[in-house]
Amino acid sequence: MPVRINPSILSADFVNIERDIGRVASADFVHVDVMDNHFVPNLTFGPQMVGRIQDVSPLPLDVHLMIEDPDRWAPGYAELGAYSVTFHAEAAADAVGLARRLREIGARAGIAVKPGTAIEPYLELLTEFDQVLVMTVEPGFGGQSFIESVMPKLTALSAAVSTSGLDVWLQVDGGVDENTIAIAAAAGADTFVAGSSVFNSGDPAANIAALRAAADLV
Ligand SMILES: O=C(CO)[C@H](O)[C@H](O)COP(=O)(O)O
Ligand SMILES: [Fe+2]
Repeated sequence: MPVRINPSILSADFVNIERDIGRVASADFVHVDVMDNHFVPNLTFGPQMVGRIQDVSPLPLDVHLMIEDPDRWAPGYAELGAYSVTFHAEAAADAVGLARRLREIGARAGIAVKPGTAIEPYLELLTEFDQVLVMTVEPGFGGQSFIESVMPKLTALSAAVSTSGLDVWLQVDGGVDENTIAIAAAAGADTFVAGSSVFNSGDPAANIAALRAAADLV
């Protein structure tokens, strides 16, 4: 199984983002959390900042939009060159239409669900998305504990992806560390976002290697 490790720069030093991205160059993608203080009670940055991160990053960007009205704003992130743009199912007016627009622009289209949002409606729509992000914390903040009770959503997604034969990546985000990554991998996740467990202690490159090894064991 391919394992993708996407460090979240929510846990980076915001005045040294370029330096901190350099420290995670052994990862697969840089996960960029855009928060608007409306969809979630926190505020990070918008397209101008993400555009600069795109300019300096040696890794492609995996943009996670925790914003209201993604139908209006998400295409702009695809236009600035993000590799993948993931918007929340709870916020989109026309999730399928938006995903099609993102693909037309050239980005991978992702849909995210909060812990309390059912996955069943999206199992029928897998042809429309390149990745599905199952939140394992309530979106908004780094450093929270992994919610294991959402794992059945990954099991259901994994079965649906296998049946369909599609190459849809299954991502988890929130509370992913050396222990919880194995739980998520066993449930079917292949793409792992990690903020605090990569940046907050020790050496980020060693932390990435440890996460990769723990997911690979599954
Ligand atoms: O989307 C997010 C929060 O809404 C972040 O990507 C996530 O929290 C990563 O941080 P950590 O690994 O510390 O939980
Ligand atoms: Fe995220």
